[in-house]
Amino acid sequence: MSPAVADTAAASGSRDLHAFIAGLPKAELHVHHVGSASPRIVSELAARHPDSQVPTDPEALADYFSFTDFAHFIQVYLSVVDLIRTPEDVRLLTFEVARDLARQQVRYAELTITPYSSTRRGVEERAFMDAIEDARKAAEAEFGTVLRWCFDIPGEAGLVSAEETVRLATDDRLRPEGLVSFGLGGPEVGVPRPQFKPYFDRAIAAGLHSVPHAGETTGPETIWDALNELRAERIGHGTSAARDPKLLAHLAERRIALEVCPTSNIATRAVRTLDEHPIKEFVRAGVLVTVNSDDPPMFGTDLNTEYAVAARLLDLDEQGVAALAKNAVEASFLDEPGKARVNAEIDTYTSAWLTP
Ligand SMILES: Nc1ncnc2c1ncn2[C@@H]1O[C@H](CCC(=O)c2cccc(C(=O)O)c2)[C@@H](O)[C@H]1O
Ligand SMILES: [Zn+2]
Repeated sequence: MSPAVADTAAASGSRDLHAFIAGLPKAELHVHHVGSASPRIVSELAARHPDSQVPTDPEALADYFSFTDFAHFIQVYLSVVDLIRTPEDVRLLTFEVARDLARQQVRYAELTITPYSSTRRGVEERAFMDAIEDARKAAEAEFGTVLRWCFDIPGEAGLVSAEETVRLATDDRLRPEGLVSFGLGGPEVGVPRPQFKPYFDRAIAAGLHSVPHAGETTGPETIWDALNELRAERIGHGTSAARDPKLLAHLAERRIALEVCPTSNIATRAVRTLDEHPIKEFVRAGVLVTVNSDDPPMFGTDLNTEYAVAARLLDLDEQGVAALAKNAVEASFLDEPGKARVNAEIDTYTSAWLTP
């Protein structure tokens, strides 16, 4: 733990949970590459590409990032994807996302990247991989934050995108060193999960972990499909699991983590209000709950805010919040020494904070 953080923890007389969360070492498992582009980065990229409809002014951008429904969110998301046109854009975005994570004391993050969306827009695939790997290594050297990649299929783009994504994820000449998992994003309505089984089988055979989105905008049957057909080890969102007690019991018994993103669910209208969010049901059922930000700047949030939201909804004190952080470490694909390291940082920070 850096001296500055130790000072904050030890010196602070404040019992303010927000201050505790701000300094707490964390791991993040469900956060998107392009979706994490800060207003500063997006406006800088928009200025480079005047033909884009994305506002260059951060104020206007905040309005631009308000969504009427999930389909509208995807439309806005893709307009930002269109700004990422060169390997330098990719590198800049990736390094700046790592800086923002490090600022929140994120020690480890699994960043979801959709390579198909960039390569089909003309970013050369080898240069794309070099750009993200270069940024990953620079970020680890400069911030100490360990990044790993999840490559996900943009499901609505169909089996062509699935084939391209699994090729990029399993071709030894292309596959980046930091790649640990394989996912499935985009709209769920009209995009049944079973069709992607052959692609997940190939990814799993290549040693990647399966982490599809499911149950974000559709019912529990999508989550069952993700488990049974795609062999999911974690579920992105899993919001509708609360409607199926058998599914909750299954997730709890198999210790299959849910990557819960509270504010995302409100912003995309998947859940009406935070007080109606099913995170409490998940905890009550004994499910392994992790807290994540999904696309933080687009949803006007960040990881620390999501921890504060979870603490309020679950009525947690510092120990409870620290336990949430350790859930993410447990559910991560970090190696055992890495997990032990982050858990030790969480314990040291928490006991320093609680020692009068
Ligand atoms: N909360 C979320 N829930 C689900 N996904 C989320 C969430 N946040 C971010 N994403 C990302 O949104 C993208 C969606 C991309 C997409 O739908 C699409 C459709 C048609 C063509 C193309 C293309 O590129 O040609 C792309 C995915 O990459 C996914 O990783
Ligand atoms: Zn997501």
